[in-house]
Amino acid sequence: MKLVLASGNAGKLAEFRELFAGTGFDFHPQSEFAIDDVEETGLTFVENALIKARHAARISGLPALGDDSGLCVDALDGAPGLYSARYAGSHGDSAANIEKLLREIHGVPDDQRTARFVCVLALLRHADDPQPIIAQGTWEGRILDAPRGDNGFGYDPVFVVPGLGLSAAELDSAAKHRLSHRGQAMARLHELLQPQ
Ligand SMILES: O=P(O)(O)OP(=O)(O)OP(=O)(O)OC[C@H]1O[C@@H](n2cnc3c(O)ncnc32)[C@H](O)[C@@H]1O
Ligand SMILES: [Mg+2]
Repeated sequence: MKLVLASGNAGKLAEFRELFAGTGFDFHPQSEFAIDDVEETGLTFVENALIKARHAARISGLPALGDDSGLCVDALDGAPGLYSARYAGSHGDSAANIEKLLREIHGVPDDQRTARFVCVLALLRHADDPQPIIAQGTWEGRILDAPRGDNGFGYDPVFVVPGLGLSAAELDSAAKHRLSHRGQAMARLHELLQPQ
């Protein structure tokens, strides 16, 4: 199946390149079709994943996969959550997002720094597909008080994986895929795509 990946995030695209390897999907980033970022007007990860996939499917005429994801921090009532990419104002995987998160959570004791990454994938066979396939994954962890590690992207350097004692940015990509919200959502998507 030829598929457009409806994302402009280089970190996500690098992960999907590995996650799709050997699956038989012929996957193409939206930039190959000159598809621009669409406004994320939804109030849930599901809505935004669908908005992205629909936009890419409409322009390309191909099936499209949208990924809407984010980091939900309990001590901040779930923030940055849906607004993870725009937390510090402008859009993107900026150091400013991490700085704002560390400022907001400053002084919160270790046992109250629980958080989870959320990933929702939405696959549309065409832009007007009324039966999207939706797969979700979550990854539980805690927020560090300073960034650690150089791998991954986004909030990975401040997300520590309990049990391992490593930040998500200290994991190699294979280890991240085994544990991560995106790795789990992809595994679920594969299950849902198996013939019943
Ligand atoms: O919408 P697209 O084009 O896919 O790209 P985006 O970066 O805007 O993506 P989102 O709207 O889904 O926002 C996701 C935010 O959550 C962060 N995020 C998502 N998955 C992550 C991961 O695996 N590790 C670290 N941060 C992640 C990411 O850095 C963004 O700030
Ligand atoms: Mg986005």
